[in-house]
Amino acid sequence: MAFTVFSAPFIHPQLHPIVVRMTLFDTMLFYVIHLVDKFGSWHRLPVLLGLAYLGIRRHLHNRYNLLHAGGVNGHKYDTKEYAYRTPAGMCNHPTDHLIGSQGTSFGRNMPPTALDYGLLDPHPTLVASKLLARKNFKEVGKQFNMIACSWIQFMIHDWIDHLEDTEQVEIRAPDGYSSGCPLKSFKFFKTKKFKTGSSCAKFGFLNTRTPWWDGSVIYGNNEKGLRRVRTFKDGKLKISEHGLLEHDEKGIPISGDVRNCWAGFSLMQALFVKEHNAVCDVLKEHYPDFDDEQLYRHARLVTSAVIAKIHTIDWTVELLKTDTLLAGMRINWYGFLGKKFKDLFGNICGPIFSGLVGLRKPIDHGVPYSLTEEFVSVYRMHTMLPDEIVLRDIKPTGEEYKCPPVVEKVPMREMLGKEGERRLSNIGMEQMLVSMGHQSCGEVTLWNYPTWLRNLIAHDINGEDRPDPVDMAIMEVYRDRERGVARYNEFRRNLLMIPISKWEDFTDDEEVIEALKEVYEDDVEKMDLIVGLHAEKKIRGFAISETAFFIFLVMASRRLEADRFFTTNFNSRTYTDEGLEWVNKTETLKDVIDRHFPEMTEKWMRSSSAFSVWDSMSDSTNYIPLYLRPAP
Ligand code: HEM
Repeated sequence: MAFTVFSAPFIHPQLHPIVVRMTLFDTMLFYVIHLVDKFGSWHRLPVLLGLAYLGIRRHLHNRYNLLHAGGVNGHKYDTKEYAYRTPAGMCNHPTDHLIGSQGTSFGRNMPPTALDYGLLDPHPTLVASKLLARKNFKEVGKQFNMIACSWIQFMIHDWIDHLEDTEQVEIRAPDGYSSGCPLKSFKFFKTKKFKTGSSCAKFGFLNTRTPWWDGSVIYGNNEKGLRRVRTFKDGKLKISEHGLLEHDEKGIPISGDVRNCWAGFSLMQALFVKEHNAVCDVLKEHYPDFDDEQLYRHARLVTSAVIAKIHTIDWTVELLKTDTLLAGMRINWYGFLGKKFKDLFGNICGPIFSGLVGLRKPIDHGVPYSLTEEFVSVYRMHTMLPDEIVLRDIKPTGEEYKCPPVVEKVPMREMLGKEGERRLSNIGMEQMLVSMGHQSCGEVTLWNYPTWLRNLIAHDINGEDRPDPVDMAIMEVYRDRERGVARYNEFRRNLLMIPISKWEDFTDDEEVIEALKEVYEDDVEKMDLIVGLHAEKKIRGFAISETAFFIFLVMASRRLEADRFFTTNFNSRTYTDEGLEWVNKTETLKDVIDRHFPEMTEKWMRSSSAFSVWDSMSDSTNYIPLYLRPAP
């Protein structure tokens, strides 16, 4: 039953018509979160109430913010025959073999923009130079380090990449603005567009990667990619004798995704190749009858689950460092009743009490699984990248921890592509890990877009340098517009958030307001999404905006609950007893590092998580049980 809320007195007048389509029950739930939003207070609530708010929000987003953008017409298949992750992501959805496979369409969290601003309104050059370009590098502080920054690129390359068109666009800086731009003009390929035949979105775009959390960043996206990385012996993947990625005759790394790689990203790939190979060793020891293929398939399941788990209960917890999110992320994996209960009884109480992992059936909320355009846009976080990598001396200095001294600062440019690979092989994995562990990454904020990314030789899909440079800051503004992603205020309305009506609603920073007015005048609707996400005042403990977080809230859960290998098939029959045990006993990235470098964290890491700066003190013990913690 639809319920009209036009006359509801305390609803913000500009809220999106999504609310008009809601059932009576959902409308009541919406009133609850809207009221809390009016006081700007969900993150100030005690943990249990904060969780209730997020639970309601996620429920509403699952119902009203998942849109299928067309395509996918696979057939039924026997799931028992496919108890493993296939090369191109096929045969994961229980009844349609194509859903989530390579080359399927991005979905949407909301309809394409209904506003008709032009692609060049205001000129992306102006947006980039007045609002994004880095003035002085701003660090995020001790919360997040360069391993965390490399990690998220490692994940992005597991999940998403848009198929390009063969036609190019040229962007030219208009007269008067060129002084703020390293490139006066540059060309790049359009995103390939197709007609969807869907009423939700008339056009759509294709994902060249498999959107499942399947480790494709190390295994590749199809049969050809997989053959490139496998040794075909004991299930293992190729890795050099120094523990770094191998390279082909052109110097391009041999890995699942080699596009726009740099030393930090390549290091994450190598670490998880080592992890995969270590899983193969254990499986071979326990199951001597397994052949190469069986070892490979089981080790891939285990390694992908380890990656997903670290992202859920380690990386995200550091990104959104509050008690409520610590509880929320652990509930996603283990459920409200916690790890001990789940270890003893399994997932017997459903998603809330026993977690999303191990559910009896995958849940897609009636919308075929894909990642979405809006998900891509909120992950535009290139501001995390610094100008240089600070290398540290890791020669032992004694028993007591001492912050390792700086030996060299290497410009990021020299850490990219083939040159970066050469650099990394001289540095070695251990020094690079410890160095990145000790370096903060950049803050996701205005005026922090790396200058070196504004004159970048990007890679093609094979990891080869493109002939001409691009300005990434300008391109990112253009990309969101080209793909019809809503601008910031419309985006908030569609996400059931309170939109802004004047610049002062948004920030009290005079300098920001002045720059926004210079670019968008008084039209708050025109503000680009990337600008709003970077300018928004952050919740204490959050390294990203609240608006971006609400997309994560729905999509992070979806990546787990829609996947057969995290639900129906997350069991010892599919993973083996040893495999499942491996996933269950790995909780953090520190556990993985300890496995491969037994002395490293003992010697060099004081922080609680491998994703926060290693010389920071570990989190202090809080004796109040997590769920009973009061308002912060
Ligand atoms: C040295 C490091 C990096 C380089 C050289 C790099 C370069 C690039 C390039 C060239 C693109 C394609 C742009 C386009 O054609 O639209 C891209 C896309 C993207 N990058 Fe990065 N990137 C790096 C690190 C990161 C990091 C740390 C993040 C953090 C979240 C990130 C997130 C993204 C996202 C979300 C996209 C959009 C993908 C899509 O359109 O499908 N990148 N990057």
